[in-house]
Amino acid sequence: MTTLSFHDVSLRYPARKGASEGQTPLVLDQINLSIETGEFVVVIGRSGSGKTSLLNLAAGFLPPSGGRIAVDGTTVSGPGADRAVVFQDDALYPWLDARDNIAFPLKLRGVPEAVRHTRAQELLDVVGLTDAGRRRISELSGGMRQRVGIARALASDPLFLLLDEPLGALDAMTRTRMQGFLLDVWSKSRAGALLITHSIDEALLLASRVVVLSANPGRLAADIQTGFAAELLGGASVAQVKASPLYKRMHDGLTGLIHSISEDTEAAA
Ligand SMILES: Nc1ncnc2c1ncn2[C@@H]1O[C@H](COP(=O)(O)OP(=O)(O)OP(=O)(O)O)[C@@H](O)[C@H]1O
Repeated sequence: MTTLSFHDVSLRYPARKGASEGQTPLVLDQINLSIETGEFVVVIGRSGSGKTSLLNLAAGFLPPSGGRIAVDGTTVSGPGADRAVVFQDDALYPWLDARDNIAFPLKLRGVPEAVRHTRAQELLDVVGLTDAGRRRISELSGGMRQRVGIARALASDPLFLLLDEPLGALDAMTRTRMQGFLLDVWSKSRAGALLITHSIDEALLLASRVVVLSANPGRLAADIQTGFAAELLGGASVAQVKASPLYKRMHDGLTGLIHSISEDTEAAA
């Protein structure tokens, strides 16, 4: 088991050139959070609470202003193949076909062409795009593109998948289908997942833990174990899970919590 951990992490973005003197606002404050391989942690919080910033810190795209982020005790000092990122806008290379997009991280690592094509085809199979490898990105639907993005992230066998609203741009039906797909792919990968979403349903259906961020500055307001994803992986349907009294209670509880945090923040502003 490997752990991705935040130790007393804080973040301020640097002041823009020409901005007046003084510190920029604190975006994240005293974040202590650990994610283990095999766990699916979903971060939820109102807009501007620092969710994407948190994910960018984990990815090594940003250095923390205070504290430290580590993978099994080794400080994260930049991006690494152990942590793969999937964004909302799939960020694929339009001049490459689906197979070569998926194989791209392997090409960067110098993996021979034949080996990377074999691995890319395996991943196309995993994400249900067996026959789409030679199709250009512009010929794929939104859901198919996100699956290519997820397959590309899996290509380097990461320890952690960092998912920034990967399903946010999809229509409701495709999104529901993709949630099931993501859960399935993740459970087979045994990676740790850190996913950001605005959707309480998505959080409850995918997470083994839901983390709630307050805003201004972003602090951990709650860290809640959930078991609905395990029920789905065990064969329950989304409708069955959502109909349970516990699901409704947790949904109401999270809605109330996020609402009350927003009111507190507005009152303090
Ligand atoms: N590159 C940046 N430079 C300066 N400030 C930034 C930068 N990126 C984000 N911020 C600020 O940091 C705060 C947190 O932003 P962030 O995007 O992390 O929040 P979020 O919870 O992901 O928001 P949303 O749900 O709307 O995507 C916001 O006040 C935002 O304006």
